[in-house]
Amino acid sequence: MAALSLTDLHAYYGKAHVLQGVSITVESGCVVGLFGRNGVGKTTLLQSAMGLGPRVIGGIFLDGEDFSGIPADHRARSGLGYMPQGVRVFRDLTVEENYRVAAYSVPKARDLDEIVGMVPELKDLLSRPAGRLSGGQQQLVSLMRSLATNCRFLMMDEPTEGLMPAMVERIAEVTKRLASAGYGVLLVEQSLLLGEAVCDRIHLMEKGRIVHSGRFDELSSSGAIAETLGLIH
Ligand SMILES: Nc1ncnc2c1ncn2[C@@H]1O[C@H](COP(=O)(O)OP(=O)(O)OP(=O)(O)O)[C@@H](O)[C@H]1O
Repeated sequence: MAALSLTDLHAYYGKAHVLQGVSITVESGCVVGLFGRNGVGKTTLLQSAMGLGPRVIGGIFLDGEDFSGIPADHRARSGLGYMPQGVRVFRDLTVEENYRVAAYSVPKARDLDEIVGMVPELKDLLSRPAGRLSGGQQQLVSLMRSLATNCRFLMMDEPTEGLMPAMVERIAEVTKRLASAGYGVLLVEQSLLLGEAVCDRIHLMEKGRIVHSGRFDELSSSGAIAETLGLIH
């Protein structure tokens, strides 16, 4: 069964028609990437699925449960996780305390040991203040906070923004591990490196519409990625 299914989504900020009929399906255990230039509506799509942000028309289903009109906190409790753009950690708290704050926000949190099993990079960081970690390590803490809410589907908005290539590779490994553990992942990215490394399928977006869909290698060799992202001069 499809984990996340977005059907014919339209989103409006006032009169601005920002999403114009977007449909995306992500199965459990799969990573689907969404790429496009700045301002085409990628973040708006994730926020719309989460029930944050603009006025939305269209279908939003998680494992068949209809989320249309359902508040964001209910969506989160029902298993939809969202890692917003930019690192969101409590800088003065330790990594473990960051986990606890997220865990207290839901009735049934995922066990810390289970999360460390999936993201072993966290093990040696637990007692360190989150604010003193590198950008990539903070991104893992941000991921830990999302996993603490016991989601089974994760939407990630540019998790590699500002990271060195070596750290992008670590994020790629972690994302693949999540998919192997059965998570569905919808990934908004600028990093083609990450897209190529982890995505089973990608969608290319222009002005609120999906203009190409397929495997990364197919859309790369056809020139669709370069054309949509403006990489051709
Ligand atoms: N809160 C808001 N109010 C009004 N317009 C908004 C709001 N947020 C975004 N927009 C507009 O909606 C459009 C899509 O923005 P969005 O942030 O979804 O794009 P994006 O593809 O995620 O871009 P980026 O890669 O820069 O994050 C843009 O034209 C943006 O200016």
